[in-house]
Amino acid sequence: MRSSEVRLDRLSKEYNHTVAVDDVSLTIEPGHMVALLGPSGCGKTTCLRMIAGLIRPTSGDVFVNDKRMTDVPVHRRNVGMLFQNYALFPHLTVEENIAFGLEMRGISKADAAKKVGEALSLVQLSSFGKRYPAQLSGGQQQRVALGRALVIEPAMLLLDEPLGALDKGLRESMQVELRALQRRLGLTTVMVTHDQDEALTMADKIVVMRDGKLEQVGSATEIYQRPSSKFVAQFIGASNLFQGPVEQRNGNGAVIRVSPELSLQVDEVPQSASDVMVSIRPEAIVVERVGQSPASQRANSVTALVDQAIYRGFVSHYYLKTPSGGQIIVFEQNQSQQAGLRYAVGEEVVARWESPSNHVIARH
Ligand SMILES: Nc1ncnc2c1ncn2[C@@H]1O[C@H](COP(=O)(O)OP(=O)(O)OP(=O)(O)O)[C@@H](O)[C@H]1O
Repeated sequence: MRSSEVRLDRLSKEYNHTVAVDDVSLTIEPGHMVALLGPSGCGKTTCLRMIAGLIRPTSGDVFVNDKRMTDVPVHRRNVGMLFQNYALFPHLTVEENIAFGLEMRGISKADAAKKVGEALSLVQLSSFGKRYPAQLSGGQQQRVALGRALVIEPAMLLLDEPLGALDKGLRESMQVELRALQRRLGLTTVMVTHDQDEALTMADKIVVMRDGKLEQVGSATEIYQRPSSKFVAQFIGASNLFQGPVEQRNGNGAVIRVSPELSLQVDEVPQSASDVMVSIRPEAIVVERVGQSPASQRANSVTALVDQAIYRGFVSHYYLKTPSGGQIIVFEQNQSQQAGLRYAVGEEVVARWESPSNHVIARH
């Protein structure tokens, strides 16, 4: 299988007065798995369909290995596609379903049989070739659809919510399986999902979209640890967001005044910034009983009341209320011998964290 570089150059799509995709430029490296992630209606599917050739862009181009594909019809693009609704032919066996795309391409019966055998083995269904779709589980049917997408030896694989119809457990194991297969084949893949966990699990690169535009592009770690906007900080995982004026500068950093009881020490603040937004992930915050906390820590520390406490097995979630009414969310990992929650609703606690956990959000 070949690895292709896919490049979107100022791609836009308008429907009447709706701009579905707005001036999107993106390079997908050969062999990479990229996830287009974003809320409903942000333009993910439209983008994917333009790469496939199912929708013609209003402006801009799609290049594959530097070859302009914009005018090439879908059946000549050599893309493997897998959708949530995998639409197998019910009256054809697994083998016949997989062979279907090959027959359309005029491949001889002997060659087709060999390729179908290889595809069945790739998706671990070698002994299921003679069955009909109705005799398979949902996960097995989805693997047949994957086999059908791979049998044509595509230059790239396009996935639109491919695991959306599967229940949680199966979905998670298929995520790992699909990712392993994609890596093994080195197949350039673009996947649409609105599920952040799926994107974090599977993608080399995550493309967060909003209102038809790219909001942020980066690895899972970059997107999670250094969200570039308030939208990304809130869309990927949970975040505590605070905002306030620069109270005092110290070197490259500054003290940010959030409320009378809470100030933040931020290690790097742009010189021009006067009002700063900061995000702190809930797992970066430590909760302690009043009196246990080091009295010397002034910044990044606040006394608060436990407003809600939720035990979730390996983790507990605490929702704290600060004296001025602000909310702080804390995720605390539970120890194996721990007997339930460590803090009760109504208890007074101290929440504190280290300065490197304060991440400045460039775009509010
Ligand atoms: N054929 C169409 N005619 C008119 N508007 C359309 C058409 N297809 C999509 N749109 C609009 O374009 C925007 C982007 O749609 P798109 O399907 O790409 O979003 P999405 O991010 O994939 O959403 P979802 O997660 O709900 O599938 C939406 O506002 C949608 O209503």
